Amino acid sequence: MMFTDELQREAAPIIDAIYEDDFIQGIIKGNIDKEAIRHYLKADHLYLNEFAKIYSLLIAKLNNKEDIRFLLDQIDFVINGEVSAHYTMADYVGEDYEAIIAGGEWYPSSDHYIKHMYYNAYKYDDASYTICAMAPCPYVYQQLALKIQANHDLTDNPLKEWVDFYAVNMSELMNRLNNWVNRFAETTTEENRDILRRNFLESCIHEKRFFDMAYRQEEWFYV
Ligand SMILES: Cc1ncc(CN)c(N)n1
Repeated sequence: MMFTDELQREAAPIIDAIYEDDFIQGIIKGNIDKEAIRHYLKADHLYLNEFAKIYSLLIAKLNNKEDIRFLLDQIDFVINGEVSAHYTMADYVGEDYEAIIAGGEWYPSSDHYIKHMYYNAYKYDDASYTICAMAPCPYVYQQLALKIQANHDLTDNPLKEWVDFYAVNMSELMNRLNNWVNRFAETTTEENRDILRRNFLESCIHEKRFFDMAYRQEEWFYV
């Protein structure tokens, strides 16, 4: 079994728990509180900006032109492609997207997640540490979307396009991320493999907390 197969097996219960949580169940029912979606969009557009910037930090760690081109395409996807999933949610809220995201912040849970990725990008020379912290971003959403599609008919659900967006084939992205990590994992120490494993699983937990954050409309200051 490849190292990343082990990571994905260990992440399965976390993804199952996210699926059962209020945010995803609200998406499935098509009646999630619009304030939760507004909060999610305010946080997520900033998260995705940072995600793209962290990809750019990884470019500096790579030498192969093909790998660099691939990351440039991923930056384009995160900045220009994924916004269409956000537009589906803005339509659900019934407000202009730019008006919704104005005044967004790194709320406590998204702040923690973003800094987890930056920490790895700055601390370690090898890109694998950061990739393990980033890979749950595409992986968890894809797994959730596939599970939703397998269990539910979303015809007439106003958030169907959001689910469909993430259910698309991500095998090229996941294969490339997995290959980078597996190549490094094969030659490094058990101690380093533990850091990689923890990075991946912690980011799966960050994904869970990010949805909860939006559902509860988490803020820094409650007084
Ligand atoms: C927090 C988060 N994680 C993952 C995704 C899906 N790329 C996202 N848009 N936002």
